[in-house]
Amino acid sequence: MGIVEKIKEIEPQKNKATEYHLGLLKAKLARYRAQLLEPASKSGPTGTGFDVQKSGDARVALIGFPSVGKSTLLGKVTHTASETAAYEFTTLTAIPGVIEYKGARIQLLDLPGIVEGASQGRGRGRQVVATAKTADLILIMLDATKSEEHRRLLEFELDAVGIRLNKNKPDVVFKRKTTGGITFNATVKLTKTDEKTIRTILAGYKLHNCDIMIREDITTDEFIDVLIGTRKYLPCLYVYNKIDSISIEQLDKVARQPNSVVISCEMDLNLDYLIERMWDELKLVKVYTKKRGAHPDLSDPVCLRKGATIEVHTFFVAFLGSAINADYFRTCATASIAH
Ligand SMILES: Nc1nc2c(ncn2[C@@H]2O[C@H](COP(=O)(O)OP(=O)(O)OP(=O)(O)O)[C@@H](O)[C@H]2O)c(=O)[nH]1
Ligand SMILES: [K+]
Ligand SMILES: [Mg+2]
Repeated sequence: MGIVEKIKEIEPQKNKATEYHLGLLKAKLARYRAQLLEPASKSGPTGTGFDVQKSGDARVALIGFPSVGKSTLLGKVTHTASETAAYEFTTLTAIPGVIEYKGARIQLLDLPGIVEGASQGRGRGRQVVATAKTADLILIMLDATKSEEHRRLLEFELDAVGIRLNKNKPDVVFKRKTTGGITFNATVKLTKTDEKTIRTILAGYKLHNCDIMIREDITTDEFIDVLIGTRKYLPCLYVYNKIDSISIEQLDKVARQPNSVVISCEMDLNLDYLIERMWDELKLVKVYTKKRGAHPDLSDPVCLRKGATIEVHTFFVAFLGSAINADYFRTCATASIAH
């Protein structure tokens, strides 16, 4: 039986299951989905993304249904042109452009439109969602004149490839060991899952020796995420385009949703604000470098993600106010930022 069939067999069982049994089914499902996304050993669609070199200080991926205006946006905010047209699937590959803002170079990736089932390997969808995983920020682009359902469908497709939007990594310490059995600890009361469920899931994954310390009231799904370990926790903005074609009442409604930005590419509405919000979400900070005895070079800042740790070699310990070369600093910083 193929993996897709196995998943189809489990899905209906989920409705009838008890909370405990449900946890086990979910663990099984997560395992099958993970297998589905592994690159196929034979021919067939692979789980890898488009081969576009990362460049600049951060990467932003445009994800959306066909014809929502992704390529139009790229053309408006970067110097790169990507073909736009009124028909669906105009864009067939990844097209990178660069947004220059406050001294940062942000790579914006225009991608083909995706449809429902993208994560299951339909069309180019799988390649698109795999590319989304390589981004530092996701823009879910929506057509403001179309159904609200699209937002949930896109979230579902990204979730299926292990992308968690606007969520923090669960506060769980999980350490594999070779002997010693399972040590289970929770520092908070667990109301959405329990030790028995977790132990059974561990057995399902043949994990008989590990340390677990749970420091947050997590769900069973979040625990599975920790076990699988390859989840990506990414910020996301929901960009509603074509607001030139909706009523003020509709506009008011979409603009009030969390993490939403409303724009019109055609009428150049709110595009500067969108870039400002992208900058905020990316948490970029500028670092100015200076040479001994000279004023800092304000024209050439190094951009870093907030929270990035910089390994400053002992050689550079006194770098504040001492001689430092911007390019060297950039190399050190880039090498030590964990994505
Ligand atoms: N009314 C209106 N139309 C727009 C706006 N932005 C883009 N369009 C139109 O929407 C259509 C699709 O635009 P594209 O940029 O090709 O859309 P896309 O999302 O890249 O589409 P695919 O590459 O096929 O996935 C074109 O006819 C655009 O002119 C807008 O702000 N308002
Ligand atoms: K199009
Ligand atoms: Mg396009």
